[in-house]
Amino acid sequence: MAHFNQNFLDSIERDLPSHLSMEDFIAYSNKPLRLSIRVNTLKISSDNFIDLMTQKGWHFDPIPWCKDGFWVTLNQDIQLGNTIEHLQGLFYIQEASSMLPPTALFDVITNEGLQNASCDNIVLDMASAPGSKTTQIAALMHNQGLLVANEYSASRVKVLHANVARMGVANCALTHFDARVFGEYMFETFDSILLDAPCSGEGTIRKDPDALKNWDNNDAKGIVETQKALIESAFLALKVGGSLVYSTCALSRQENQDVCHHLRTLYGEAVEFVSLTELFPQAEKACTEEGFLHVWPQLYDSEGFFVAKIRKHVSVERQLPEPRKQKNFPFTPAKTKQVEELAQYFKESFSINLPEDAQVMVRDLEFWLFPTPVMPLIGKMRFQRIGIKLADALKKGYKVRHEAVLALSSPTRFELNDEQAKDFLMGRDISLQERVKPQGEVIVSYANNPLGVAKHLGNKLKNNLPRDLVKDKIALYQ
Ligand SMILES: C[S@@+](CC[C@H](N)C(=O)[O-])C[C@H]1O[C@@H](n2cnc3c(N)ncnc32)[C@H](O)[C@@H]1O
Repeated sequence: MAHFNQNFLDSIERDLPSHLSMEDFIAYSNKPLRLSIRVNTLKISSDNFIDLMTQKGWHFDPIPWCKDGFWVTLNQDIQLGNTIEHLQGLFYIQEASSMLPPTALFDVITNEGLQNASCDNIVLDMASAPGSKTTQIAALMHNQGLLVANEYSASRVKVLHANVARMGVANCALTHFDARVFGEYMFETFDSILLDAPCSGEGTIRKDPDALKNWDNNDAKGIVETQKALIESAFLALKVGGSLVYSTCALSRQENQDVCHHLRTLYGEAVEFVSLTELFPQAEKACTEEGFLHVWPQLYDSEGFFVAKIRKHVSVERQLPEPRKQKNFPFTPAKTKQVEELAQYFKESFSINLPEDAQVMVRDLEFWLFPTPVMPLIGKMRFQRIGIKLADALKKGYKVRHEAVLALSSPTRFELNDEQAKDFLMGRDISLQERVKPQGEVIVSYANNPLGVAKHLGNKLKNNLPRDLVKDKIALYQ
């Protein structure tokens, strides 16, 4: 049972539109959330995923605003986060309304052909961790272009990276800043920006019944100042003609509409509020007079959410001079011969063709694959991690990296059954029934999707899963 206090209820009553009732708001806030997931189309199509999981007792109901999002019901009690398919990155457990902001961001571009435009699209996700929307955006970009994913909290950057790697994202560069700096360091650089702002989180009451126990209107004041500073920074970092989506899981006007109006007050006609009335069937039920989506829990039986889309019409004045370029970047482009040798190794060992539209970079003995559009941004700000690490050079040959195998698709795999896949993810070696000729490094897979790399020794597969990914529990379907 959710814990509300009277201050909170009074504030909701003030902001709730007249066609919605307080009784419904309270009733839905007390209802458990429906389980929802998003299929990771970087690894599997939604149709194939549905086929695969229907056999395991899943039932799918489409989420109207996300073509790869589904409410799911399972016919057994299983910890989804510990299933093999989850660890393989075939899906992300994501609340349905949290799938709205990326859909809103890319809607227009999709209609006009994102596939063509995406090769040099540069997108910023300003507050990214744990990465549900980052990985959704990467899938919408088909792993092309550049996605800069920023997160201020150091511990959350680690979680963000783990999710980006698990989902096979290759077009991402991670940064770790207070996102107020983007307007200065990356002035008018990005085609699209998502600001999924830190907020008081009132919309998440269905996940956490205690979230609002000590709610106080004054708590939001500091957050609102941050939200205003962040939206200003986002607008400065946005190219002319570009789109910005501002979202929160807060319910009050203060943290939502007022923050968007603050931007319009500052920049006037340069700011267009783009109506989201037609984003999906029945979107108008949630639309405010400005065309923002204000999702109350009872509207679509989901968490509460707010989404505003803003387009930038004209250039605005820079507030601070461009900072000096930073030097001492530790990577250099690989030489042609190095690229050829590495490409040959990937081709011969795993039948993987290295993408030609990305840049192979070297740091000491490490080989990385950077998304090409990041190159002009290097030196403008410090990146925590760019693209994917491909391989380490050894005295003789290379050693492939786990994240490369998860991000680059390969037609040749060594298929494991349920128990073997479980053992592999628990860090164990796998004995083979018959002794055969050793095959060296092989990609092991489950349901035809990669799990990682093993060394085929003839009578067993030696486990090469990175230690930090080894699990002590794997959930198998009965
Ligand atoms: C609502 S959460 C983001 C959720 C994320 N977009 C997702 O979909 O998984 C807001 C995030 O903003 C981060 N944050 C807080 N203050 C920030 C700031 N000044 N700059 C950048 N990120 C910030 C928080 O640590 C938190 O991870």
